[in-house]
Amino acid sequence: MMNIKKYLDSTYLKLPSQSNLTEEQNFEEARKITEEAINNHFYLVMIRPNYVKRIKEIITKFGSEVKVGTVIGFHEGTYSIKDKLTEAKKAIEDGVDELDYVVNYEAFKKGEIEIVKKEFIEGTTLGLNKGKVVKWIIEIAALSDEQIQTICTYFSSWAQENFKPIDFQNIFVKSSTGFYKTEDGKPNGATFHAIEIMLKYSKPLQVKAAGGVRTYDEAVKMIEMGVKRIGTSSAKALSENKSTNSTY
Ligand SMILES: O=C[C@H](O)COP(=O)(O)O
Repeated sequence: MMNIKKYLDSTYLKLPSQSNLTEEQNFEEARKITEEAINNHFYLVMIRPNYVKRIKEIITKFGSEVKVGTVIGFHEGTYSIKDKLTEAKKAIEDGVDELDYVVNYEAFKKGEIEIVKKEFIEGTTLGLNKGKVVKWIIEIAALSDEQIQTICTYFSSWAQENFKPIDFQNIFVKSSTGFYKTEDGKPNGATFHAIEIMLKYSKPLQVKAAGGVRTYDEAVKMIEMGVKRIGTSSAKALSENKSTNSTY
C-alpha cells in the first residue's frame, strides 16, 4: 500500500453560511482537521485566510511540521489583482506556507490574457520572494480540453520566462476549487482526463489534483500519473484506504 499522506492537502474551505454553523463552530471544524492532520502526518491543511493565524499557532504549539495553506480570490477568481495581492500579503503576515490562488478564468475565457499573465507573475513573485509555494487553480470544469491545454501552456512559458528553474518545484497548476457549480451530474473536480492534459502541458511546473478525489485508489492513480499533491476534504478516509461520499 502506498503511503499517500505526504501528498495530502487536507482541506476545509466551507464558509459558516455554507455549513449552517456560527463563525466559531466553523473555525472548530478547521481546528479538527488540523489536529487530524497533525496526528496523521498529512502534508498540509488548507483553510480560509481568516483562520491562518490561529491554525498556524495550533500547529506551532504541537511542534508539528504540518504546513498551512490558504486560498486567495476564492472561489470565483474574479477579484482584481490588487485584491488578490492584498489577501495574499495578509496571509503571509499571518504565517501561511502555501498560497492557492484562483485564476481569473473568466477573464481567460474572454481572451483577456494580459490580466491572467499579470496576476500569475505578480502573485507568484510575491509568494516565491517570501519562500512560499504558490498554486494556481484553473477550475477545469469551467474549461474545455483545449482551454486547459492553452492555460497550462501559458503558465509553463510565463514561468520559464520569469522565474528560475529552482522555483519550478514551488509553482503548481491546480485543477479545481471544489465549489464550481456544474450542470447536473457533471464532475466539478479533478478528472483523470483533465489531469493528464495538465501534466502534459504544465511542465516543468507541478500539478495538484483537487476536488472530488474520494478514494485511495483515485489518489494513488493520480500520484502514479505524476501529480505531486492531492487536495481533498476526505484526507483521513483516503489515507485509511476508505472511500467517502462527502462533498461540499
Ligand atoms: O481545494 C479544493 C478542495 O481541496 C477540494 O474539495 P473536495 O475534496 O471537497 O471536493
